[in-house]
Amino acid sequence: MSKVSGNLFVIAAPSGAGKSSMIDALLKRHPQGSMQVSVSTTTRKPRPGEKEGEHYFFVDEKTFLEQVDKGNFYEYAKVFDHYYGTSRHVIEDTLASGVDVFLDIDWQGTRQVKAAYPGVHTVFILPPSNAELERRLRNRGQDSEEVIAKRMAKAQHEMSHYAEFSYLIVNEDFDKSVQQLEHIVMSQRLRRSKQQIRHREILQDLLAE
Ligand SMILES: Nc1nc2c(ncn2[C@@H]2O[C@H](COP(=O)(O)OP(=O)(O)O)[C@@H](O)[C@H]2O)c(=O)[nH]1
Ligand SMILES: Nc1ncnc2c1ncn2[C@@H]1O[C@H](COP(=O)(O)OP(=O)(O)O)[C@@H](O)[C@H]1O
Repeated sequence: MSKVSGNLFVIAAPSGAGKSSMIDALLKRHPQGSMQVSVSTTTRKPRPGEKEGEHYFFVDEKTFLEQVDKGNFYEYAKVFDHYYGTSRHVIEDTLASGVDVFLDIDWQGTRQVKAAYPGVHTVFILPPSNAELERRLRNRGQDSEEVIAKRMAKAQHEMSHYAEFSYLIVNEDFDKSVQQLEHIVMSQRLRRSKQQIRHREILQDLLAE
């Protein structure tokens, strides 16, 4: 009987709502490697402190579009004037090895993943208010005022897609939000392994007859 495959989760949010911090905190609580974030490929320039292969694979537009033509992306989209894409083989190999995979992608990519993989679990993270979202973007200290204004405008559009997601988390109290995310991930894992055990029992009976 084949190994239980991992679950696929999309974790989306308007920029600055806290999804990267929440995913990092969740991974720290599960250091044994049972869950992993997919590292996307992007044409945007690295921010200070961002590392190749850890935060993103940074490529130029020509290289990105060549990879699109080769069918290397599970999904891809243009967000804030730059391309972003999820590597197909990373997703497929990681799930097959039994590890849960988190995709930190936008609503456009989420639509593509839902079409390709109907079993995906989709989570949308909301800030408690627009004022708090702006405060977090500013406190992060990584973007210019012009970029912050652009992200705030884009956030309205991103949030208008909330109903396309199966779970919503309002990230007000950080620890509580991480707990909610953990609950979603762990309950899906339990559900999948119970389902697999049941399938095994049925198959054993069927094949023994
Ligand atoms: N569709 C898609 N969106 C992505 C991917 N990687 C990142 N994004 C989204 O692109 C947007 C901008 O990401 P980024 O430039 O890192 O800014 P941040 O959200 O402020 O950290 C976010 O909404 C991400 O979720 C990807 O592989 N595919
Ligand atoms: N619940 C929270 N309360 C206060 N600040 C938060 C909370 N969650 C995240 N932050 C802060 O908000 C900023 C944006 O978070 P980040 O994880 O980078 O967002 P995203 O990945 O969604 O763009 C960071 O400085 C982070 O420490």
